[in-house]
Amino acid sequence: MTKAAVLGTGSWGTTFGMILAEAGTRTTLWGRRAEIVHAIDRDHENPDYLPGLRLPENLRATTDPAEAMAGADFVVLAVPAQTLRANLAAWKPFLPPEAVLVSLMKGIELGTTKRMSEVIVEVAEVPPGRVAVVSGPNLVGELAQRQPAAAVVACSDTMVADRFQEACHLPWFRTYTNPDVVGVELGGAVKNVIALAVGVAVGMGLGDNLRATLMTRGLAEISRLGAALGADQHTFAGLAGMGDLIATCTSPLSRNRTFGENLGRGMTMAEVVAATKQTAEGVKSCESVLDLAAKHDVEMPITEVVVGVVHDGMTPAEAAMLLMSRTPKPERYGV
Ligand SMILES: NC(=O)C1=CN([C@@H]2O[C@H](COP(=O)(O)OP(=O)(O)OC[C@H]3O[C@@H](n4cnc5c(N)ncnc54)[C@H](O)[C@@H]3O)[C@@H](O)[C@H]2O)C=CC1
Ligand SMILES: O=C(CO)COP(=O)(O)O
Repeated sequence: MTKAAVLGTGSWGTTFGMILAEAGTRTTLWGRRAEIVHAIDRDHENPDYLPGLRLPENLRATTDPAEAMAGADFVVLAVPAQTLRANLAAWKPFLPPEAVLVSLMKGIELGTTKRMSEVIVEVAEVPPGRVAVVSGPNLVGELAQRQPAAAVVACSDTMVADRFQEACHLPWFRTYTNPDVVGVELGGAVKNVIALAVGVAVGMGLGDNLRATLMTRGLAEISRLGAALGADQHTFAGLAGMGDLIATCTSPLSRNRTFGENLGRGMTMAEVVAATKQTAEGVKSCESVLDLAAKHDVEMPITEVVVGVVHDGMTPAEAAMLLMSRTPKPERYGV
């Protein structure tokens, strides 16, 4: 029987653990907080992150990373992106020698501007073909109710992608494989930044034309960065590109969009941070995305104003004015 460890008992780690367990994969979650781990293991619930959700009885949980990973074919990583490096360094001694590492995370590392799979290859010292990425329009609030959804399993080794696809495939959770790891990861990380921008616009009371414009021009930014990094442009028209962008930018369930909406309504950054209980990856990753773009000489004007509003005291009105007063140019440039 295939065995998986999921490291992280937040909303996505727990829900993905449920998906794996229901798909017939023997799954153990690792969490750092004993009370959550006990609630999952003993009472089959995670009241902090997923109140009301009944978890499968065969989904186990432990605070011991060695126990979680013992004999695992797949080690699934579901902690906040900026904590991955330190966590993985601590977990490295317990990684089974042949295990495939799977990233669920949607962020770019601050300082290094590395994608999550690059951090995994570097810290775990495994070849890229043993690292897979799962991404797509996967709002946990819906998946936890087992509402139908789809995602992409990306890995440069197509046989590894096929194996993981089988390990997490369910009648209500459909996965597609894709060898384009770069494109799939960029789609997931940058759409969070665009969702912040859309949220700000919604919070300001601006309308659907602007929302559609930000999403479309946001996709142009993702595509330009992807072209510079060697991604396959088709990926951005797929689930991990346009699909996730639509879900995150249009759903009130999105934490990134909600974060932006609160800023657009006039709340201060400190107030919004205090009101946000879960990880909104775009808040940190907007800076690393912009740094990555600068390294590759790629223009990302929406990302630039998101960094301005979130980190540099720019007002939402100034951000809107800056974007609308840019020099007129052809719709397609720089790709
Ligand atoms: N929730 C969602 O709808 C989706 C989330 N994702 C991605 O999955 C990743 C994880 O997000 P969520 O589970 O949603 O976040 P979350 O905020 O619900 O949970 C984060 C988990 O990480 C733990 N954690 C926080 N700091 C830590 C540290 N320093 N060391 C170890 N553990 C730590 C928390 O205790 C919690 O268990 C993010 O990159 C996110 O973008 C991807 C798809 C869907
Ligand atoms: O990645 C997600 C949906 O695919 C979740 O988006 P938020 O992190 O904005 O909630």
